[in-house]
Amino acid sequence: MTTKLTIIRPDDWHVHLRDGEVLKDTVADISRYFGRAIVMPNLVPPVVNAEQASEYHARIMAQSPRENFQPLMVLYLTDNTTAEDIISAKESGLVYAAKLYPAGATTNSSSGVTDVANLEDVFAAMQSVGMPLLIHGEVTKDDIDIFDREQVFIDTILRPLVANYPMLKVVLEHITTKNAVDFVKEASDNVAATITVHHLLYNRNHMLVGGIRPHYFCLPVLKRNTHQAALIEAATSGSKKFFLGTDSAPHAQHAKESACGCAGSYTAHAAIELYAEVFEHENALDKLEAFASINGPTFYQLPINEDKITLEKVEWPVPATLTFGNDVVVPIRANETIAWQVKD
Ligand SMILES: NC(=O)N[C@@H](CC(=O)O)C(=O)O
Ligand SMILES: [Zn+2]
Ligand SMILES: [Zn+2]
Repeated sequence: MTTKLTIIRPDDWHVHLRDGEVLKDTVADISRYFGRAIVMPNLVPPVVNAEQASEYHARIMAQSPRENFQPLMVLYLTDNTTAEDIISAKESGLVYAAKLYPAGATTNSSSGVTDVANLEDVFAAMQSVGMPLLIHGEVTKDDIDIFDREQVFIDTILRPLVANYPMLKVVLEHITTKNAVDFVKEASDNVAATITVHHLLYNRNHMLVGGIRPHYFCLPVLKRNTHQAALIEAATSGSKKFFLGTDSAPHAQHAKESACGCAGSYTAHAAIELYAEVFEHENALDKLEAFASINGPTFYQLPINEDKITLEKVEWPVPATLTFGNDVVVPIRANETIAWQVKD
């Protein structure tokens, strides 16, 4: 039995650090062992240009306990984003991608894009400067069932988009269905996907059987176990098209445990340790390094980290809550244990 695992330092290709007084807590967790993190721009108001990205970058670095932690900034696309916004973001050297939130699809997406047809110049500019397009892939129409929204997005929006911009690098974020796995596998090498650890560990029964568990509620929502199995197969397959993106998305305990609870699960306190559990369960610990540390930078055409981290099979307890600014957040595995731990 493997009890110790050394891998190249991993990166998180999708995380929400939020802003203000909670930054010290989210940045401490994400920088504990991750080298870099793609930082989602869905603040209120969102990060829509290079100047705002640079200011947000400075606020994050001011809280980073590790000087060599590198936040990779992302622009939030709106109906008003221009090709010039993309070009100056690229020139800033701090912005590594732009994010498409269909308006209304998820937390803080009200300024998102109402119709991708409005962004033809923007996608063309991204394609020509080599800036990846990151996508929250769900349609928002009232008559589309929430469990079908990813699949309908792929068929109606994503397939034509990828066909129209064949050289555009596209990351379908936090995929949740076998349909998404199959789409990404069959697409060109310019199309990849991130997979969260909660979508690998859980399916909708975990959220709904025996009582509703709001800390498992995130978007896209957990699907049935056959989809979970397809995600596990993809993540542990060694395919370079799939890589680690936690989508760690904290909301204060009171905002989750509510009659109308927010979407988002917090995993930044223990992400690589939780992924290690999944890979060990699949007998695929030898594939964890590619998923966590190699496939992401390769897709983004960035260097692979030079140093390493070591995980040990040491069980540790997760507290009931963690400090979240002046509030608390309930992390995934609260009051339970985790089997692996990163050694300092
Ligand atoms: N995943 C979520 O359920 N929530 C994210 C937004 C997102 O990534 O869609 C958040 O910002 O809270
Ligand atoms: Zn999302
Ligand atoms: Zn997210």
